[in-house]
Amino acid sequence: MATIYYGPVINPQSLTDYLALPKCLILVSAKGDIDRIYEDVQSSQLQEILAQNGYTDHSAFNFIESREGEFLMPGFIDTHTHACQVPNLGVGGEFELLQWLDNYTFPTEARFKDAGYAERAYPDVVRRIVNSGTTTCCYYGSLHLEATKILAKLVHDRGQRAFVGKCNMNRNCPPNYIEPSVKESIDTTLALIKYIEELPKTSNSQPLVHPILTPRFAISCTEELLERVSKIALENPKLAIQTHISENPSEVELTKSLFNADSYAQVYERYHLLRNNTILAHGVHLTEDEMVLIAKHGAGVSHCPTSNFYLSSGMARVGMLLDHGVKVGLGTDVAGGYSPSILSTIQHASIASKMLAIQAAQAADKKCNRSRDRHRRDEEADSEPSEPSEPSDEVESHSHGHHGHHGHGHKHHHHEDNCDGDKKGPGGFTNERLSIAALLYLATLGGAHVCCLQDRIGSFAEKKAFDALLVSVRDETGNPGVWGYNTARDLTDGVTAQSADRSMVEWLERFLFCGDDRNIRRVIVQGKMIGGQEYQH
Ligand SMILES: O=c1[nH]c(=O)c2nc[nH]c2[nH]1
Repeated sequence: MATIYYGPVINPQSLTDYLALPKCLILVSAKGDIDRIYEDVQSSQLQEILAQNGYTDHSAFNFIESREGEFLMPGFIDTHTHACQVPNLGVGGEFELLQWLDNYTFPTEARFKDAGYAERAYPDVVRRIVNSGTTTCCYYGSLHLEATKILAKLVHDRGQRAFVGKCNMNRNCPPNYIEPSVKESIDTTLALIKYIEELPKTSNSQPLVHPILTPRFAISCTEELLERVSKIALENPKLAIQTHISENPSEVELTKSLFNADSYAQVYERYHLLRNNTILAHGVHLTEDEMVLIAKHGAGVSHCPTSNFYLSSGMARVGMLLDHGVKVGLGTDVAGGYSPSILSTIQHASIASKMLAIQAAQAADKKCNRSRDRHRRDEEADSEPSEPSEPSDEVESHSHGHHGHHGHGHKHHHHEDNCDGDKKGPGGFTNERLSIAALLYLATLGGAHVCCLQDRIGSFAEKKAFDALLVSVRDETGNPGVWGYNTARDLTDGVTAQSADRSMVEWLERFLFCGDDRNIRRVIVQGKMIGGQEYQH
């Protein structure tokens, strides 16, 4: 049955713009695609517009009208998470990546050898991720075929849009959690691809769940294994690829030495694993040359700031990636990340961008002061007998610059040019805070681009799938962190005391920064409710 939605809608447009439409009408077909969008419809016009579109018999369609304090927005796209690490949420954060893998992650993933455990654990995993508002998810399973089939089937049956892959890993892993041979790794990979491709299609005969090649990371794959994965990739250009890149300094060094390569990205390029449907998780320590290489191949980066903070990996230079033309989406990276919700990722992406902006401003200040001091000393030296000068730390300043700490934040817009504090890329994102529009974009349309699904999802547009969240920031949701919409409390003389309560822009911000699953009434994929507070299990 078709469904008609009427009320406030948030619609991402670009990194700098989104629409907040208080009276939007969206007509969704029985197949779950968006037929028509009317951006501004007064309630007095409703019947006429519905009739024009053939909706006269009210028993033949659902009509859902949002109330004040509620809005529709596109569903979140999680471009990187590990389903088999959900049991580890919130533990192990005292380690850095390589020790964390050995001490926490590999032992937990090893349990999925037991298909019975996968049967018991994965339903909880999928339920939590769906109820967090993730309508599309890029899942890493463990290295096990059976467990990963169970995951794919559960995701499919639930109706979530997803990519599901099993890890390829045949070295630098513990004896009880390693693939015994290249052949086994490749055979099980091909078997999973076939299994997923044969799952029934959706109502519009397109698949919701896609297979994805998942060479875990370069360190865990021998050259022979990467060659064989590469062969599968070359034979299947539409097959997506996911892996990790440049998350942690020790990981970067080990990768370069194992593969005798100048850079991490070069290793993946060598094996033809950089292409437009490749998702590279983390990218914290990418050099600008690697960013250029990644952009040249059209690959995307999954920004995982919760994990990057939790495992002390660092802060990815998202603004610089964007300025280099790299596609960027967000990833929860459970359980390097300790939350299955993209809302947490949004909050940490915001904080990371502010930290980078602050550091850049401080570096620019320092450099500016030094150049002013030097100038003053030169002037004094001209007028006085010469003194030994202090050693210059220009070199230190440059190496900071290499790590993206050039430039400055907003408060330094008036710096003089000779302080070199204004190094920004063409898009102006380098070293700048991510705006609400940018955060929203990364969590939705940016993620869709990373998944090469931008023609289907990520925003509301005619002919796209209706993948959406019905959000509520009304007080009755029970989330104490949200100062919710409540006319009984805030209405004075016929208007809300805080006009903020009526502003959709602020509803959105409150949700992004203070919301949780209590604020998500419905999670909708391809027009069908698959989760949220109103979902009947
Ligand atoms: O955050 C991460 N989580 C993982 O499971 C992993 N494996 C390789 N590199 C990784 N990074």
